[in-house]
Amino acid sequence: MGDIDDDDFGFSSGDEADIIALADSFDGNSKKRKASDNDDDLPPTKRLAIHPQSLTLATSILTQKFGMKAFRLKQEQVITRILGGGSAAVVFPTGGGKSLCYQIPALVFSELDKLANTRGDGESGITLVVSPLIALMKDQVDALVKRGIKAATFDSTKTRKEYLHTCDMLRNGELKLLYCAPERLNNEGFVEQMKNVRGGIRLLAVDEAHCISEWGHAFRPDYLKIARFYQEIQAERVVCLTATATPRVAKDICRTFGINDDGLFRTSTYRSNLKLVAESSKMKKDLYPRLFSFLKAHPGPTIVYVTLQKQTEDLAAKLRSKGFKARAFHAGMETPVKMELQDEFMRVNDLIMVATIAFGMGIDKANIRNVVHFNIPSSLESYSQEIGRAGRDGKTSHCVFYVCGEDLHLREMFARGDLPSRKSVRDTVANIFDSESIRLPIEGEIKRNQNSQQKDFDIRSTTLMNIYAQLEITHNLIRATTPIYTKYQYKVTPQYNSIIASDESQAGCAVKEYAKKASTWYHLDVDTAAARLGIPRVEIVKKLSDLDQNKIIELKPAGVLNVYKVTQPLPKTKAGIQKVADAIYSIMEKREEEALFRADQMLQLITGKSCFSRALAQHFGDDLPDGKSECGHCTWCMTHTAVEQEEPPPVPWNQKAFDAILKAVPVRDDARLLARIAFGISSPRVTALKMPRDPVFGSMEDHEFMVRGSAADPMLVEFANFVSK
Ligand SMILES: Nc1ncnc2c1ncn2[C@@H]1O[C@H](COP(=O)(O)OP(=O)(O)OP(=O)(O)O)[C@@H](O)[C@H]1O
Repeated sequence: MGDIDDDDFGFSSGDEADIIALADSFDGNSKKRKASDNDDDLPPTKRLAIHPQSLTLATSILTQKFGMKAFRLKQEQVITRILGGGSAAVVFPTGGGKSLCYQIPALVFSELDKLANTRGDGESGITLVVSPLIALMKDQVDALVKRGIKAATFDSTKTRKEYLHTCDMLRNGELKLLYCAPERLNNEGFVEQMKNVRGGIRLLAVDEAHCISEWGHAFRPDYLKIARFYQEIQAERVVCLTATATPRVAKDICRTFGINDDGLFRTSTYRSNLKLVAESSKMKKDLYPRLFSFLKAHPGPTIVYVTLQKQTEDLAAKLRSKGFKARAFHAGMETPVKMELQDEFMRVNDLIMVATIAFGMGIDKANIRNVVHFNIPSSLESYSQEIGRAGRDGKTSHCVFYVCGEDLHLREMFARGDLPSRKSVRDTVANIFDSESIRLPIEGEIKRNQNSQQKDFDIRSTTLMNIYAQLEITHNLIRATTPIYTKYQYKVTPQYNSIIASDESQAGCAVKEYAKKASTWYHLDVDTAAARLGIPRVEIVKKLSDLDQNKIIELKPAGVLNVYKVTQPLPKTKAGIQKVADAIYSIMEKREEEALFRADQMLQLITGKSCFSRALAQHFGDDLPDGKSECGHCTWCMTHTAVEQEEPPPVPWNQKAFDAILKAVPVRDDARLLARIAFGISSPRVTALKMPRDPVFGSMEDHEFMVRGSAADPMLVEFANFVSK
C-alpha cells in the first residue's frame, strides 16, 4: 500500500520542535494585564451590552480596511455578538467568510475602548487565533499586514529576530492578531506569555473547530487542550469556526467551550449550482474510459480526488497519455513543488489536479468546474468539504463520484490503518509509566523520545499523540510541557574562538568548558553542563541561539524529547497500568468502528433511494430550501434509479499466501501485525521489518481483515493461532 495523506492539514508536530530554543529563551517580562481590564467584576448584563456604535465601526472596517461592500451570510450577527461580549460557534461552508468573523472584532475592540474610554492606549489586548494550517495562517497574516494591520504568527519558520519583534509588539500593545498552531499550547513559556499579554486576550478564535470533537471525522488530540487553555489564559470570549459540523459535533463544540445555544450560527451548505452525480462499476478498469469522456465533455479547472499518494501519479500519467493537462499533488512532495503546483492551478483554467486530500484547503478559486471522487471519501464531512470547492462563482459545476467494489477494500484499509495492536498500546503505556516514572512526585518530569516509541512499539505518530492526549485529558495523569532538545551541535566560524574566549558569562563558560569538538562539529550536552555549573539549561540554550543568530556558529539542535509533568499519583502496579492502557485501547477500537461507519454513510448517500443533496443537508442538521424534497440536479433526482454498489465476488481463502507470510515474517508476538502485512497496511514496525518491499506485503489484500462486530475475524483469527500468548 502506498502512503495515505491522512492529515489534510499537512502539519507535522515535529515542525514545532524548531521553535523550542526560541521559546526556551523567552524572558517572560511582558507587562501583566492591567487591573482596569478586570471586567469580571462587572455584572454579566453589563459585560454583554452591545455598544450602539459596534456595528457602525465593524461596517466601516469592513469597507475601509477590507474593501468589501457588505457582510455575508451571518457574519454581521456573529460579529455583533462577539463585540457584545458573547462567545460563538460558526458553521459556514468553505469559502463562506469565517475569517472576518474574528478579524473584524480584533480591530474593533480598540475603537470601542476609545469610545467607552475604558482602557488606555496599547491596553486593548489581542485576538489569538489557533489554527492547524501553518501555510494558511501565514497567507492570512501576509494579507493582513498588507492592509496595514498588525498581525503575526508564532510558528516554526520564524527567525529569532522576527519572534522578538512580535514579542515587542505584544509588550507595546501594538499587535492586534496573533496566530499559532494548537501544538504550541504544549509550550509552557507560550502559555505563560498568553496569560500575561498586555490588555489580555480579548478573543480566542479556534479554526477548524470540528477537530475538537471525538465524534468528528478529523479529531485531533491536541485540540482537546484548547478548552483548558481558554480557561487558563482567561480569554474574554471564544469563537469556534468550522465548515463541517454535524449537529452532534456542533453541540460538542458548544459544550466544550460553554457557548449558549443562541451562540451557534449555522448557514446552509446546500448549493443549487452543484450537480451531484454518481456512477458505479465492479472493476476499476471500467471506470477510466468513463472518466476520460466526462472530462472531455466538461472542460475547465478540475480536481480529481484519490486516496493514495501513488494513485495521484498513476492517474495523472494516464490522463496525460490521453491528451489532458494533468498534474499530481500529494503531501509527500517537497513544499516548493507543492507551492508551484498550487500557483499553476490558480493561474490557469485548463488544469486537472489529481490529488489526495492534501490539496484544496485554502484553494480559493472561484471557477473550479469539476470535483471528481475517483475513490471513496472517508466521510460525508470530507465529501461535503471537497465538493464545496466547486463552482464558487455560482455557475453550474459537476461533482462526480465513481464508486467501485475494489475501492471498498481501500477504504477499509484506510479506516483500519491507525489502530495498533492492544499489545502496542499496553507496551507504550508501560514504557511511559516505567519503574522510574511511577516513583516521581507530583510535578516530576517524564521525558520520552516519541520517535523511538513509534518504532519500538509499532505505533503511528498520530496514534501515539492520541495516547498521550488521553493520559492527559481523559485520565488527568500527566500534562505536556515544553519539549526539549537533548543534543546541540554546531559548526563554528573564524570569529568563534575569540568571542567565546572573552565571554565571561556563566552560559559562555558552560559553552567554553563543556562543548566537545569532533572533526567538524562541536557537541554540547546542555543538561550536564547546566547541572555541573548549577545554572538553568535555558541560559545555555539562549547563549547558543544568540551565537547562531549572530552568525558566529551554525547550530543544529537534535533529539527532541517530549516532556510531561506528573499531575496525579500514577498507577503503581502492572494491573493498574494495564487498566489505563485498556481503557485507551477501547476508545481507539471505537474510533476504528466509527471510521468504518463514516465510510458506510458515504456509500449509503449515493446508493440510497433519495435526493443526494437533501440527504447531505440532513446529515448536517439542515434541509433543502423552501420545503423541497428533491434538488432536481443529482443522480437520484435525474434518474430515480438507485446507484448499485457492485461488490466483487467473494475470494476463497488463500492458504498459500498465508503460509508464505508466516514463512517471510519472523514475528510471533502480534497477530494484528501479521494481518496488517497480509492486508498491506504499513506501520513503523512493518517498515522496520522491510515488509513493504516484500512480495508477501498485501498478498491477501482481497481477504476480509476481520468481520466487523463478529467473533469470526478470518485473517486476524487465523494469525492469532500462530502467536504466542
Ligand atoms: N462579506 C464579504 N464580502 C466579500 N467577500 C468576502 C466577504 N467575506 C469574506 N469574503 C471573501 O471570501 C473569501 C473566503 O473567505 P474566508 O477565507 O474567510 O473563508 P472561510 O470560511 O474561512 O473558508 P475556508 O473554510 O475555506 O477556510 C475570501 O476571499 C474573503 O476575502
